[in-house]
Amino acid sequence: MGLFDSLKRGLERSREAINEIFYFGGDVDESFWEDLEDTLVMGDMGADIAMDVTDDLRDLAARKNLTSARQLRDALADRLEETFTTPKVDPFTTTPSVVLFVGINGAGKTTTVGKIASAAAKSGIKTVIGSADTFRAAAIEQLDVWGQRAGVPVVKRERGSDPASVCYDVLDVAEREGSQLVLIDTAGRLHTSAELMRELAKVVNVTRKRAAKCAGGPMPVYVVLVIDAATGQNGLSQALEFNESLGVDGIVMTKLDGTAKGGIAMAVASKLKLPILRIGVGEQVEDLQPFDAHAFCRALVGAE
Ligand SMILES: Nc1nc2c(ncn2[C@@H]2O[C@H](COP(=O)(O)OP(=O)(O)OP(=O)(O)O)[C@@H](O)[C@H]2O)c(=O)[nH]1
Repeated sequence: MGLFDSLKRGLERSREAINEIFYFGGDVDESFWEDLEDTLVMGDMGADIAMDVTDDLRDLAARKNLTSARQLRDALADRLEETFTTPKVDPFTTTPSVVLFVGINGAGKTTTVGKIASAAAKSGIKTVIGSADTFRAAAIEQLDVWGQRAGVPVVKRERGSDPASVCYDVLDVAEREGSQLVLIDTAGRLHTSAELMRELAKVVNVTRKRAAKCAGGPMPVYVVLVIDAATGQNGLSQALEFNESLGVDGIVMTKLDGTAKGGIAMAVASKLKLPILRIGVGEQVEDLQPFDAHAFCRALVGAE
C-alpha cells in the first residue's frame, strides 16, 4: 500500500463526517455551510478555526462560483493546508541532532522513538537511544526490543535512576561512538503538574549543556512533543503547557487512525505555529509517516 493510501486509511474515521455533508448535503445552501462548520468543530479543529475556514470558503465559493462537491472539497483541502507551519529542519534526518521526546502518559513516545530509530538506521544514520523513562520498567524493555530490531544501541539505567543521568550517559556514548542522531525517551507526565514539568525542564537543560560540549562539536537539541490525536482539544492544552515550560520545537501526532478528531492537528499547528514532524496512522513501523500538509488535508477531506 502506498503512503497516500495508508494515510487515507488512517484518516478514515476523521473523514466520515466530512463525507456525509458532501454526499448527502445536497445543494450548497445556508444549511450546507452550517453543517460544514459544525463538522469541523466536531473534528476538534476548534471553533474559531472552523469558523474562519468556513467563512473563507464561503467567500471563495461565491467569488469563483464553486458549486460542485468536488470543487468545494479541493478548496477546503487547500484552505486547511494554509494552517500548517513548515518545519525549518527535520531533526530526525538533519544531523547531528539530539531529540528529547516528551508528552503525557501513553501518548506514544516510546513507540515513536522505536519507529524513528528503525527508519534512521535503515537510511544509514548512526543512531543511539537513551531510555530516560526511568519510571516505567516496561518502557525500558519496550525500547530494548525496538533497539534490537533496528540494530540501534539503547543506553539505560536501572528503574528509579535520575533521568538526567541517562541523558548524560547517552551523550557520552554518542561522543565515543560518533553517533549522529540521539533519541531520548522521557517518562510520561501530566502537563498540569508543575513539579513534574520542572523536573523535565531540568532534564532538558542538562541535555543542552552536555550536548553543547560534545567533543566532535556542539549537537543541537530539539524537544519534540508527542500528542495522541484521540485526546482531541486536550491536545491543545498539552501543547500550550509543554511549550511554555520547555520550548517545543515540533510535534508528533500519534493514533490518528483510531479517532475522528484529526482536526486537532490543525488546532495545534495553527495556535502554536509549531510544525508537525511525523504522524502515526497505525502501530507498524511504516505507519509513522513524515508529515505532508498537502497530502494530509487531501486525505482528511477526501479530495483526490
Ligand atoms: N493505533 C495506533 N497506536 C499507536 C500509535 N502510536 C503508538 N500507539 C500505541 O499506543 C500505546 C502507548 O504507546 P507508548 O509508546 O507505550 O506510549 P508512551 O508515551 O511511551 O507511554 P508512557 O511511557 O506511559 O508515557 C502502545 O500500545 C502503542 O502501540 C499510532 O500511531 N496508532
